Amino acid sequence: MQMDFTLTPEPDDTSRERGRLLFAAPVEFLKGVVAMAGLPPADRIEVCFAGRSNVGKSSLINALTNRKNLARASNTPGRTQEINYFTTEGGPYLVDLPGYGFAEAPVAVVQKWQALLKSYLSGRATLRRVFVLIDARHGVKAVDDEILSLLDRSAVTFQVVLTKVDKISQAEREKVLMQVKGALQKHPAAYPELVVTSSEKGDGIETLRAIIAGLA
Ligand SMILES: Nc1nc2c(ncn2[C@@H]2O[C@H](COP(=O)(O)OP(=O)(O)OP(=O)(O)O)[C@@H](O)[C@H]2O)c(=O)[nH]1
Repeated sequence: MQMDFTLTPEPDDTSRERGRLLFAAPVEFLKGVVAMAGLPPADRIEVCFAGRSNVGKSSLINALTNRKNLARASNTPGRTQEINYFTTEGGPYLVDLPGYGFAEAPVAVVQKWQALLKSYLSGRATLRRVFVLIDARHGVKAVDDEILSLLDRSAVTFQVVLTKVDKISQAEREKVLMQVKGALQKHPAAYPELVVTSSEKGDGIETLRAIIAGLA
């Protein structure tokens, strides 16, 4: 059966305000986790952010949280292998997963990351949604597809967030959306609405805030 993927509609005033309020309060770094035993108590829901190295994940988290340098943009892609937890006031944990798919990362590092990711995704009952970031210039790559399959197997809903949309034309945007929608057809855990963002220009940031506030 064909799934009908669409863009997330603009939030209504109430949802927008909820999103604004959630992120008006300071978001703080809680801890970096390298093993399941280090996860904070599962006392609230959480959402996490995943994506290939350099997809613009740190920039997106910084834009969402109105902070310049909350999520440290790592200079050595693939090096930071921690799951970083951030707290919102009265809302979910924001969880920043290490970037994947960096070709030059040592095999041992990749394997360790995959093992931790698997345990995290299948073992965290409070994980409500995974935002999978996809670079609007590149669309869904094989390495993204592997992660999406892992999410399918873990039965965790994921929502695709296109990043850096300011870098492409309207025509390219239509093209990449087609590619992404096609790639998502075989992923039952995909949420049917996509979000198109630019951390640089602010596109989609309020929408994403409203989505996160709506899950809380
Ligand atoms: N034009 C444009 N550039 C962006 C945008 N978001 C991120 N970038 C740039 O893309 C590069 C990577 O962004 P980061 O936010 O560091 O990416 P990351 O996914 O956190 O990277 P890793 O730490 O390697 O996992 C940086 O040079 C950013 O300035 C965007 O919305 N528009």
